[in-house]
Amino acid sequence: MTERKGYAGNGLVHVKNPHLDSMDEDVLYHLNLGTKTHNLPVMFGDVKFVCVGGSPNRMKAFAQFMHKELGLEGDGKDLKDICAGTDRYSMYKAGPVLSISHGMGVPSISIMLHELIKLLHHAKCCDVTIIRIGTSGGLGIDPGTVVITDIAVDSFFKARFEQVILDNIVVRSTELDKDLVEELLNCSKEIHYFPTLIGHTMCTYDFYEGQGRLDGALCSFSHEKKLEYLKRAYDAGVRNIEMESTVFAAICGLCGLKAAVVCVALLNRLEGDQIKAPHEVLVEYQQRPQHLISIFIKKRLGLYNQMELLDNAFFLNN
Ligand SMILES: O=P(O)(O)O[C@@H]1C[C@H](O)[C@@H](CO)O1
Ligand SMILES: O=c1cc[nH]c(=O)[nH]1
Repeated sequence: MTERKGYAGNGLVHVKNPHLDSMDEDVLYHLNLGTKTHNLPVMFGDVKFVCVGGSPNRMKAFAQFMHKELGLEGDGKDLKDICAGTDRYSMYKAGPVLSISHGMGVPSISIMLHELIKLLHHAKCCDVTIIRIGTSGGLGIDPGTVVITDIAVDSFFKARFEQVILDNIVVRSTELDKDLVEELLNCSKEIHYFPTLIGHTMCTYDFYEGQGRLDGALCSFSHEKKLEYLKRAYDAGVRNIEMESTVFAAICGLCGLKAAVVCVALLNRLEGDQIKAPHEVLVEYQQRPQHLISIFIKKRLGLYNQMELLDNAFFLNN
């Protein structure tokens, strides 16, 4: 069975679950939020941009950075973790920007997305764009390159996500918003200190064997087999590998959210498996998608101008 996406056309986030209407309360357990305990429309009704990424610290840093970039009042350093009552995920809000961690891998981001999308629905959010800002292993590209995903593919290079529901496999489309991809590529032209390109992103269920690494605790294939597989992936258009893009594209697409995936490559997987760049270099790489998305958000809000070129130089030096 294949499921197709469909936008409601009214900009609202739509949940596709008839059971929700008959529940008198919805507890978003892993976010430590709920419809009876929190006034979700007041807390989140103005959200227009949701950025997600694996690491809680990265998502806190991004919220603080956006707080400063949007010129919001007060010290962004004081931003509170809205999900502080749970240690599953972290969530920060800077004006219309919500920044949330999702942990590693498909099951972790999937749980977060179910609860996040219900939150946006209960809060009556409208015209929300959601972007995953992550790290990845590059394929045939220099470390530090930022990849904007045009198609999220599985380990067989197919644009699909297979969800097991009861004892059925439901195949979901992993199509992403094409206009958003172009808009992001245009924004990247404002940044000159790292390359950005569009490519397919392969999503795997594991970091080691699943990504063809030779350095896990288990490995049953040769160096030659690994390279043959990765080169086939490259020839199929894959430019980076990570662990969340297919389910992210599938769930967001079904719920009417315009979604994008923007990940920096930490290494070139055709040259090795271990991530050996120094800590400071990896921290700076992780800021690259954040920088690109800050330009995108400011442009969307009409807050971006030529003076930003100076700010970009400042960002680079700090
Ligand atoms: O957003 P992050 O940097 O967590 O994305 C990738 C995919 C996995 O979650 C993790 C593996 O190191 O990094
Ligand atoms: O190689 C890599 C690096 C980061 N994240 C991944 O999933 N793979």
